[in-house]
This record gives sequence, C-alpha cells and structure tokens, in this order.
Amino acid sequence: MTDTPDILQRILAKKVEEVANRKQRMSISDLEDIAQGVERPRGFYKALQAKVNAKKPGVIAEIKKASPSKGIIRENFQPITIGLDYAMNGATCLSILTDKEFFQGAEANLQMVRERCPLPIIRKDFMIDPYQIYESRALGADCILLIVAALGDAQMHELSDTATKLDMDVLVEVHNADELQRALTLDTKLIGINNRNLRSFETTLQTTLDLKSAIPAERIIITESGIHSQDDVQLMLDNDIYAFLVGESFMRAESPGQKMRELFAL
Ligand SMILES: O=C(O)c1ccccc1NCC(=O)[C@H](O)[C@H](O)COP(=O)(O)O
Repeated sequence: MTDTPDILQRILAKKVEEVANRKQRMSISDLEDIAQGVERPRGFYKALQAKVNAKKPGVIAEIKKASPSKGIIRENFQPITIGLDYAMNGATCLSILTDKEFFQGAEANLQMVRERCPLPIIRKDFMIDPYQIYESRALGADCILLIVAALGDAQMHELSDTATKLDMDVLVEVHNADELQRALTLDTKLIGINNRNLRSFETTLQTTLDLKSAIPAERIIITESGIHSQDDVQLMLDNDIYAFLVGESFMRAESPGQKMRELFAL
C-alpha cells in the first residue's frame, strides 16, 4: 500500500486559492446572469433513473486525461471525439473532469462537449463554494458532484441547495459508513459510492457491497471507480447496482465507447 499524503487536502487547498482568484475576475451575479442564458439542465438523474427502473446498466462515462493515482491515462485526448464515441455506443451520461492542476482537465472541455453531444453531464471537480455551483451551471453542467469527505455539513447543504435552486442534480459521493450517514441528510437521490481509498489509492468493489444495504431503496446507488472487467460489472448487477461511473478502463482503450459496449454488453 502506498503511503500517500492526503491528496484530498492538497486538492482542496488549491481550490480555495483558485476560487478566491476567480471571484476577483468575475462576480457571482455576473455568473448568475450567464447561467440564466444557458440551455436548461438535461436531466442527469432522470436519465439514470430510467435505466435503473428498467434494471439495465446506466453508465456515466468519464472523460479524464490524468489523475493523481494514475498520472497520464490518455495521451491522445480529444474530448469531443470521446464524448461522441460514448454517446454513439450507449452511455447514459458523461462525467467531465474540469480540474486542471491534478487531472489536466479544463472547463472548456465541458463546454465543447456539451455543444456537440446531447447527453447530460456532471462537472467532476471539487466543490467548496456556491460560486463554483453558479460557474458549473454557466458552463452548462447538468449535475454537480459533492464529496462528503471534502465538506462540512452546513457547507454541503448550502452547495446542494444552490444546485437545486439552479435545477441541477447533485451526486453526493461517499467512501465509508460515516460519510454515508451524512450524505443521507441531503435530499438528493444520487448516492455515489467511491471504491477508491483516497489515501492508499487502492480500489475495492467491496466498498460498494458493504455500504449498499444502508441506502434506502428510493435512492440510486452509483458505484464509482475500479470497474475494469465484465466480471466487475456482473458482480454489481448481481447485487442490484445498476448505475456505474467509469473512467480509466474506458480512457485507456483506443475507442472508449467500444470498450464501454464490451464491458456492459450494451
Ligand atoms: O482517481 C484519482 O486518483 C482521484 C484522486 C483524488 C480524488 C479523486 C480521484 N478520482 C476521481 C474519481 O472518482 C474517478 O475519476 C472516477 O470514480 C472514475 O474512476 P476510474 O474508473 O477508476 O477511473
């Protein structure tokens, strides 16, 4: 096991700086104006709900160039081509990394893909301030990610309420039972269980299996990270988990969409 310094704390420290700089460049009310001119949210939750109700896999296909645990994952990184490939091959939603420092993402990637691709999109970034929620809507995001481990209770509720006010969906992400209890105090129907330990970077699908029984039936469980094989997918389906967030195994394939089709038999 790698003894990694707490990557989340490093990312969050950088986000505090980043948000402060952005606030100097554009006011929240200007962002609000821009957000109002953007096409309405596409229904991220609804798209997943339709799959889950039909007991079919709903795949949130990730567009990610690099990560702290894996370094560069995909050299030939063409976000629009990847987004269209996912859409053509049956993805339900997209996840687009916008963090630059740690994931080599970009906000422009989300905007460009949204213009060309009809799928609902989650902005995958580290939300700590309502400013970023307005910014996400202004970029065209349909859903935002809230990582419980990164947030205090009041902060988490404030961010979720801001997203709801903007008609966006919220995916709340947990890694353990304590975080899950906190996540369940939110109204959101989307609960992501991240199988990656953010200290060791190890992934185990057992995390999803261990936590799922504490989640009420009306919520949608999304298993996140570490899905690499048809057996992994089958294990989740056998345990009534129908929503998946997958990045690396798709991104390492020449055609991420075909890889998705292969893993999920779409
Ligand atoms: O992936 C990392 O190294 C990482 C480090 C710190 C915070 C988050 C991190 N990953 C984000 C994700 O949750 C994944 O991109 C997502 O679940 C997909 O995982 P995978 O299919 O294993 O690429």
